Amino acid sequence: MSEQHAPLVSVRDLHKHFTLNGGLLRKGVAVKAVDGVSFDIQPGETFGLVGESGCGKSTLGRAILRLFDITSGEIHFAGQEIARASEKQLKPLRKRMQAIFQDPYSSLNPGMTVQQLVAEPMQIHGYSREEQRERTETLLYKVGLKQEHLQRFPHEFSGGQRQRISIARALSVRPEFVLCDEPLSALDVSVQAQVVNILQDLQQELGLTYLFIAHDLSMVRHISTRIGVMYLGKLVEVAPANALYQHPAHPYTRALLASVPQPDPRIRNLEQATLRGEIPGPTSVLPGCKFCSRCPHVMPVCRREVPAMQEIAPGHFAACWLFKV
Ligand SMILES: Nc1ncnc2c1ncn2[C@@H]1O[C@H](COP(=O)(O)OP(=O)(O)OP(=O)(O)O)[C@@H](O)[C@H]1O
Repeated sequence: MSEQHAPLVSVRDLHKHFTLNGGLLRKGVAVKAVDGVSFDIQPGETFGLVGESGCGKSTLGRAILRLFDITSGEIHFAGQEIARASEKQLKPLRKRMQAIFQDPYSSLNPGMTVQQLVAEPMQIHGYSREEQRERTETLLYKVGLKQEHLQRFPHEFSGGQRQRISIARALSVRPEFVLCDEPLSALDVSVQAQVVNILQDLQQELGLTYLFIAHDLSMVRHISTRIGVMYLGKLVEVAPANALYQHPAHPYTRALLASVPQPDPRIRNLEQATLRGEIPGPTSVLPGCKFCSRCPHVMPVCRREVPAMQEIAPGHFAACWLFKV
């Protein structure tokens, strides 16, 4: 799935299963949050990752950052295999991979000032006091906050301002790769565009690479270079952003698009009925395509075998028996 450059992030057959401990009937049962995902992220691009709540987007993003141990598979970052790297081996890479999360209310320590919050990652990674001070001021300016905000605490800011603080904090240690895990979802629509503009401006200026997670396609449309659509732990379609909107291939992608408000009512009605039917639970071990219980095009093979990802047009991949050649 790679294009012209060596990818910055490369994931192969990644699995992250959580073993449930609670309840007699569920004890020892595995939730396959990420169930065999492979894709690349090119330097400088924004890879949008979408799918309904619970499909495994956050788990995939956090697995790439190695915020926990994975079950199996490979993760390469800047050419280095990190899937099995120890915390000591990961330390020099940590500052190159940062994250911005959905809820800046809970991800910012309420007892720290803005200055302390932005400087803390630099302190951990051994920046001098002078560098910390200078860089904190520069970053605050870049995200549209002022010198006078430095000594204030998170509760004194609006949601959008708090997300700006999170961005400054994430960028303080000069990362190359930033996981943006639903950074807009907790914000008012009017503020979302401002945060997107800041992220895009900083990407241009600093050559950043983003993995941008959102639960619906409308949010990632304008920011993404390519988009991956995830369903119950698997990627079902990956395509350049425009191609995904203009020629969605997988019935699940078509259904997701149909649920995005469209100016043209004929487009909205296209596959609206698709997202009926039972969603298999995250611990389901049924064979075949996981979407078959909701798919309007289901065929006998779909219930027996998992379809592999296929290139159906240049750079456009789908995992669906409809496109099997
Ligand atoms: N620590 C955990 N222990 C057990 N199950 C978990 C754990 N973390 C996530 N899961 C399960 O893994 C699946 C994927 O969750 P995940 O949060 O990655 O999905 P998501 O697509 O990011 O959803 P959302 O948009 O709601 O955040 C879900 O079924 C979830 O309940």
